[in-house]
Amino acid sequence: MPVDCQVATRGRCGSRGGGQRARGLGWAPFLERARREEKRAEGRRRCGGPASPGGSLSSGQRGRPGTVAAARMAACAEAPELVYLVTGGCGFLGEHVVRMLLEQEPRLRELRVFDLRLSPWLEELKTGPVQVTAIQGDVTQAHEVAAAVSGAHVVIHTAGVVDVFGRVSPETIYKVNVQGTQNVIEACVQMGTRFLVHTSSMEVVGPNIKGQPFHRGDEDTPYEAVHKHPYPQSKAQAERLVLEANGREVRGGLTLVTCALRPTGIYGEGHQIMRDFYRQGLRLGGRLFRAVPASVEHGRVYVGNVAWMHVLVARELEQRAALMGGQVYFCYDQSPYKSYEDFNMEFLGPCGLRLVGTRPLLPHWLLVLLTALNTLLQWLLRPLVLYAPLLNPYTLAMANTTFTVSTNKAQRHFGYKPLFSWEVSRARTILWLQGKEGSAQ
Ligand SMILES: NC(=O)C1=CN([C@@H]2O[C@H](COP(=O)(O)OP(=O)(O)OC[C@H]3O[C@@H](n4cnc5c(N)ncnc54)[C@H](O)[C@@H]3O)[C@@H](O)[C@H]2O)C=CC1
Ligand SMILES: C[C@@H](CO)CCC[C@@H](C)[C@H]1CC[C@H]2[C@@H]3[C@H](O)CC4=CC(=O)CC[C@]4(C)[C@H]3CC[C@]12C
Repeated sequence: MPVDCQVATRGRCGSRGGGQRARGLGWAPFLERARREEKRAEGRRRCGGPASPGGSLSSGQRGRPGTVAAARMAACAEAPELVYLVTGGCGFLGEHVVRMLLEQEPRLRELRVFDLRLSPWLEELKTGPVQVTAIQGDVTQAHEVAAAVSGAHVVIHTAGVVDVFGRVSPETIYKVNVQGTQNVIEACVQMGTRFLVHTSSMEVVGPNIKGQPFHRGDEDTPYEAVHKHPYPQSKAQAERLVLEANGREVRGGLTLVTCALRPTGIYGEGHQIMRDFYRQGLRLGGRLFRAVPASVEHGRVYVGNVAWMHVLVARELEQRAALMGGQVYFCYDQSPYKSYEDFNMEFLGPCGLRLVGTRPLLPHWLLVLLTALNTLLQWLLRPLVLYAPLLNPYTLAMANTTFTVSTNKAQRHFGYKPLFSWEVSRARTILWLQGKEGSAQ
């Protein structure tokens, strides 16, 4: 069980993991094949080639997928004109959105990356054809947000505090996630920016405090969404603000078009919690111990596909404003439905770790007791040190409650298909964990 202390640092860039190689089971040829497949896909994804395997229906060519490549070529030939702003652009998801935009949005002239902490990898992006502007700023400061939004055509708002471990105070979570989102909305209105894509979360729906399962649900599945924890509460409030803002008049007299994307648990290159589990497994001699039943399914989605959905939504929002404005979309792909721990083993296994036990090794009541102990310790130690273990009453409840999504709303509304297959998503994540990926993520 992960009951050790999780250090509250980010360390996203340049990690080289534990460097263990894939053991047995013929993983090397598989990874090599996946790497080749990915290289080919990379080539196709570049401007002028059809986005494989999903592809999007580019503006003006909707409903005629056969002409997508030609449309991309045409878009590339035109002078790029659009200014995008990505808040939280240096975060785990934000970095993927930024890189995906540079790869996949041929109409991009300037990309503004706004974050509390700017990452060094931004420098290397500044040498490309698109103007990349790094803006160090705080979403809780309305004037900083307004300055960054001024002149932008589209805002992708991913910035937020992601904390279910008690590292950050509820006040700060509220200030950043709710007040920060309100500032982004007001800045769009004041500055005449019409298109706002907001990163919400599955957590605005559930799991709820009753621990009721959400099994293969979609955006219309009835579910009692009741939260007590500051993170889901703040995300739910922020999402509501964004959806209510749809249709507001912006400066210049046109209307604001907003929508919200709800990723399930995101994984992929840069996923800090996955790396924490990996390091913990290494410390425990290559083993992790099962704590939740294998039958509890948890929705997961690859970060590259979540980023791709953001890019597609942003691209399609203008042409399909009537359909997409004010809508929510779960983020999904072909990642398998599994328990949180079994899913992690898809990556940690090839890195040499083993999950011990086919059933939870400790009885549930003992785990509940441990979470209570962790909560007490966190409180007692707070004046001295930040004790923020992965296991607390909330995370145990999350891990123990089925929450899976099955929907095609994003495909129906804006032609989304996952850009990365499950095999490629898995291979990329494994390579990153093993420290073999060249990227700084
Ligand atoms: N990680 C996950 O599994 C999921 C994340 N999400 C949402 O996706 C978004 C991104 O999450 P991650 O990339 O995982 O988190 P992250 O912590 O890696 O990225 C968030 C970014 O926002 C920035 N930020 C925080 N406070 C800020 C402020 N006051 N002003 C400006 N920037 C600020 C951080 O510096 C960071 O770069 C969040 O809105 C989160 O709620 C939704 C579903 C699942
Ligand atoms: C009981 C432990 C035994 O190994 C496992 C504990 C796992 C937890 C740390 C995770 C289980 C579910 C995760 C959350 C879920 O994926 C949904 C999320 C959505 C978000 O918007 C942010 C991240 C998270 C809250 C995610 C955080 C980690 C878990 C609680």
